[in-house]
Amino acid sequence: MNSVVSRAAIEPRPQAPAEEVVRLIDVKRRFGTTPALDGISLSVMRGEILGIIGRSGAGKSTLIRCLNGLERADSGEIRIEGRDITGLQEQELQPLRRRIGMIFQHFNLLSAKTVEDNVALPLKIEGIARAERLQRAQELLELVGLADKAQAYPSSLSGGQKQRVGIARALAARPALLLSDEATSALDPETTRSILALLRDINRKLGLTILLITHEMEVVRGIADRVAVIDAGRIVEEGQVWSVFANPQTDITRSLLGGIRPQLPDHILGRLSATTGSEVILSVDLAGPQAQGALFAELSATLPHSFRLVHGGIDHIQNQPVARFFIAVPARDPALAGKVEQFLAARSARVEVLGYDADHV
Ligand SMILES: Nc1ncnc2c1ncn2[C@@H]1O[C@H](COP(=O)(O)OP(=O)(O)OP(=O)(O)O)[C@@H](O)[C@H]1O
Repeated sequence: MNSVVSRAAIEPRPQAPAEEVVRLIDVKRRFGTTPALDGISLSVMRGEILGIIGRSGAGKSTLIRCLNGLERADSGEIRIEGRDITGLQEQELQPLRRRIGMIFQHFNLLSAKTVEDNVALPLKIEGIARAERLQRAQELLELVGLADKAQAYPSSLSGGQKQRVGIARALAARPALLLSDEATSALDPETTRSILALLRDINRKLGLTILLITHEMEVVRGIADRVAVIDAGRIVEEGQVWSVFANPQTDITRSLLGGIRPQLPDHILGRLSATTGSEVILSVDLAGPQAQGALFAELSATLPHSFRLVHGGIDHIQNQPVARFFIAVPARDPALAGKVEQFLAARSARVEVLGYDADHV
C-alpha cells in the first residue's frame, strides 16, 4: 500500500479536539409524501470518521445533498464549522462548499484532462496561479501514491488509481470535511481495503474529518470510529463501531451486519426445530475481555460436558475483541441449557436460544 503522508501536503489548522465540524439538528426533507429525512440529528467531531450506513432508499443521498447545499432541508439546522447553512443563498454557499471535499462511487474525473489537471481543478476555480496549483497537485499525488501518474489520463488508470486521484482532488482546497459517497462501492475488495487504508492514514496523520456514506458494513468496520444507522430517514442506532457490532439494537443493523458476522451454517439452520431435538442451539455474543475465549474453558470446568462448539469466531474491531459463537447443549437434561444460559449471561454474554437440532448425532 502506497500511502505515505507528508504533513506539509495538507497543513491542517490546529483546532480544539472536541470541535464539531458538522452538526445536524432535527433535519427534515420530504418528497411528496416520502419523508427522505425525518428528523436527523447528528454531529461529526474534528478528526473523527463517522460512517452513515443504510439500505437503498434510507435517505443517504438526500443527507449528502443537504450537507453540500445541493438540496434544501424543509426544516432543521445544518451547521458546518458552526455556521448554519440552511438559509444561505447560492452565492453564500459557495465558500462553504469549498470547506467540503467530496469523493464519489464513479470518481467523476474529467477524461480530457491529465491527472495533474484533475487534481488542480478546484484550485483553478479558486483562481490560484498555475505554478502554485501544479505544485500543490504534485504534493497531493505524492500523498496518494501516484506521483508518477501526473501526466497520465484517467482512462489509463485502474479504478483504485482513479479513486486516489479523486481523493487528491477532494483535498486540494484544504477542506474541513471529506464527504465520501459510496467511494469504494465500484472497487474490488482488495482495492477497497487499500483505499480505506489510505483514508485512515490521512485521517490519523493529518486529523482530517471524514463523513462516509455507505451501504456496506465492511467499509464501516474497516475505517469508522462511530457509526449511525439510517432507515426511512431516521437514525435508528448510533455508537462506537465495535459496540454496535457487538450488540446491535435493531433488526436493520442486524441485517446490515448479517454478511460479516458469523451466522449459523444453512444446513444446521435448515434442520432447527422449535420443540424437539437432541441438542439445544444457542448463539453467544461477547465483547471486551470476555470475548477472548477463556469463558468457554470456565464453562467447561463449571458444567462439564455441557456444550460443544458448533461455529463462530473472534473478530477485532477498533482493537476490541468482539465474538460470536454458536454452541450446542445436550437436550437429554432439560435443565442444562438454562444453566448454561444463566452462567454465560451472568458474565455479560448475550445468549439467544435458536432452537433444537433435530438430526445431530
Ligand atoms: N428528487 C426526489 N424526488 C422524489 N423522491 C425522492 C427524491 N430523492 C429521493 N427521493 C426518495 O427519498 C427517499 C430517500 O432517497 P435517497 O436517495 O436519499 O436514499 P439512499 O439511501 O441514498 O438510497 P440509495 O442507496 O439507493 O441511493 C427514497 O424513498 C427516494 O425514493
